Amino acid sequence: MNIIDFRSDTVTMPTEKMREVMAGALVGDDVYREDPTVSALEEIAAKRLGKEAALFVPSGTMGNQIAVKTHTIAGHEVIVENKSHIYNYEVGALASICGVQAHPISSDLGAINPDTLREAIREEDIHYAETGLICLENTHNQHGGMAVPIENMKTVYEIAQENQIPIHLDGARIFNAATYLKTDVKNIAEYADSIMFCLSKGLGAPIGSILVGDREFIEKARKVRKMFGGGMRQAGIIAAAGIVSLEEMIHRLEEDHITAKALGEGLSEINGLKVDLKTLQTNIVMCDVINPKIDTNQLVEDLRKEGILCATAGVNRIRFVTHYPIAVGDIDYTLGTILKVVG
Ligand SMILES: Cc1ncc(COP(=O)(O)O)c(CN[C@H](C(=O)O)[C@H](C)O)c1O
Repeated sequence: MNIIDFRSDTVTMPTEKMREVMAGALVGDDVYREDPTVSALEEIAAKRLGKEAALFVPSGTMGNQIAVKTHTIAGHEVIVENKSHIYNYEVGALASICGVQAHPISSDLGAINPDTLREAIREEDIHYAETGLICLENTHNQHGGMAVPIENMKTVYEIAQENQIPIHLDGARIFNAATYLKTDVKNIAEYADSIMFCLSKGLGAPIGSILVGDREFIEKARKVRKMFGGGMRQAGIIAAAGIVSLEEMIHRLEEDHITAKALGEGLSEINGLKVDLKTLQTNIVMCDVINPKIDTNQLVEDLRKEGILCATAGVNRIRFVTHYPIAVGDIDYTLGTILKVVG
């Protein structure tokens, strides 16, 4: 059976090129800063995002939490967007590991309203926690992979600077945002003090993310990573794949956006399903099941039996994520299968 896995772009498998370079990677003990391949990856990543330094981390979650821990002190309040990954999908690490209080605010599809942000920033008062950090997400996963406009990020950054509060960007899919916005990723990264981005999603690496920022921040973050148990030894073996990601996989993200659009348009033609094509910008398709006779969980299970893997994303909603190597031909097969199952 033909299996097409839309559950997430985290399921991407390493390319043959990645496997080749992994096998031959030059390695050393990265805790002693002696792994030449990790150092090369960090240098490429920092340059690519226009920041002074970078840190290779095992996962996006760890990258986000290292950033929070590095920017804040226990008891700080961190402003987060209420549907963000950092607030909803990192197992309460903001509290349990970083010792900070989350202050969730709403957004317009990931874009933060300036007045909402100003209201959320704590003024000086003996009763109040201090706002220690503002966290953004671009593209925004639960808002269907929406790319937050750069104008909005600039406005938010200016408010943060007025209040001497740093911004961390969860840029797990920042290259998808840059692709959609048709801009260099540096033009997004300039409006955040630290950025985490994933090599292991649409960029296809088997493992890893990168945290970038100024040199002083990254040196502190490196120590926090060690405290978290994230210090790695001959990690050049996995970093080598990350270099291939940055050198060869960014340009093809547009293909994932094209296949997502084709899937979304096809799904919106199927009775009982609804896709808001206005919010379909990148590689995530949020499909609402609007026929009350269709049980969403049963539909996901029925599709699994037909080799189409996807996942629920809240009540009566299914998320499909396109990624390498899903191609347009797979979309036609997928739509035909869904039509058959939905009936
Ligand atoms: C915006 C964002 N930031 C961070 C992460 C965490 O990355 P990892 O810890 O999985 O490497 C994810 C992963 N997202 C995964 C997915 O979408 O399937 C799951 C939900 O964790 C993410 O979407």
